[in-house]
Amino acid sequence: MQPAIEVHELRKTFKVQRNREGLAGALRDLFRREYVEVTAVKDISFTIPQGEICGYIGENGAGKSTTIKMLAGILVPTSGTVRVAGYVPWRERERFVRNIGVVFGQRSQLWWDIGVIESFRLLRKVYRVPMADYRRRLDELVERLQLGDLLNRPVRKLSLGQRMRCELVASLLHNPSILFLDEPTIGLDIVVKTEIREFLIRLNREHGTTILLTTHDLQDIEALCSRVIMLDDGRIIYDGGLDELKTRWSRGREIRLQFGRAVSLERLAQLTADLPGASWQAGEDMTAVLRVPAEVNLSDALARVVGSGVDIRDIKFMETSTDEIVREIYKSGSASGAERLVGAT
Ligand SMILES: Nc1ncnc2c1ncn2[C@@H]1O[C@H](COP(=O)(O)OP(=O)(O)OP(=O)(O)O)[C@@H](O)[C@H]1O
Repeated sequence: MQPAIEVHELRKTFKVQRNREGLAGALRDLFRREYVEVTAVKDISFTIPQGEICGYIGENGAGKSTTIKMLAGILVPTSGTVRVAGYVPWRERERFVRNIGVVFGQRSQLWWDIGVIESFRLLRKVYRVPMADYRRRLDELVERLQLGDLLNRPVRKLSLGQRMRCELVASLLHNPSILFLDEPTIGLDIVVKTEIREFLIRLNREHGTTILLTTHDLQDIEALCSRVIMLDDGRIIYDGGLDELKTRWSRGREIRLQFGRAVSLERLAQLTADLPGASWQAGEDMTAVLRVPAEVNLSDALARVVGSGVDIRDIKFMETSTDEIVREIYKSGSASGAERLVGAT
């Protein structure tokens, strides 16, 4: 089976006009423009098999949208090769677009002033979807995303959540095998986010749709993606499973203990003195947090405390969230982190 997406040494450099300072600078700009080059994507390579949901994440300006635009055929790369559904996206445009769906959270593919259903009818013609297929597909999508009474409203009268659900329908009317989503849940409330995530999971399961999605919402990743590609300054700094990312980067696990009687930090530290990297921090109301590195067995650590006779009232295990892990990775510096992370798959 050919992969859904194959990217090899992909690079995109933009030429940006440099604005000189002050009035004199502006005048000089009028006569002789100066340009600087910005390389948004720096020779990245990855392969996504059919049917995978992959999260494409990174900080603002990391190069995510630029990559998606090249994969969708909207931008032509400076160098490197791309194959999506077996096509070179920017070359075989007309045939290619019938295989992909694209949703840019911040931009609409629907016509603003006409009823949603009119946009869908136009898109059917653009993608040359046979009428019977269109009807079947539309019915399924309208039911799944509960769009029934929105179809005749103009897009400008829809809430953001309603519009996003319509955008998804629009991108899927022609039954594409690959879906690109750029910030699909941005600005939505938690109820709509959950609905959209559930819809995407079902779409992937039932139709085998490959999904590549960029997001700043790590709960999207947790809910949807088995794989994460992380970008920093145009380079891939991690490509692998979400679980692996968590274990590798987790600063360890934490156990919060509440005691029935006061106990000194020194005493607690003595109990775990033989565990490398274990540390204690005092909390409020006779609580303390024990932090152990990932390589230390949690039950070993706990056994030392429980077996010591200190009066424990409550024990709570705390897991480091994906948000924290990603923040840690960025903080630790991409250059040094990169060597440790690349090649995780
Ligand atoms: N058309 C363009 N012309 C010039 N520079 C551009 C253009 N598009 C993007 N860039 C630059 O390329 C870099 C990467 O931008 P890109 O939009 O791909 O990042 P991103 O990861 O999608 O960020 P965000 O999360 O903010 O959307 C940025 O420095 C941006 O300013």
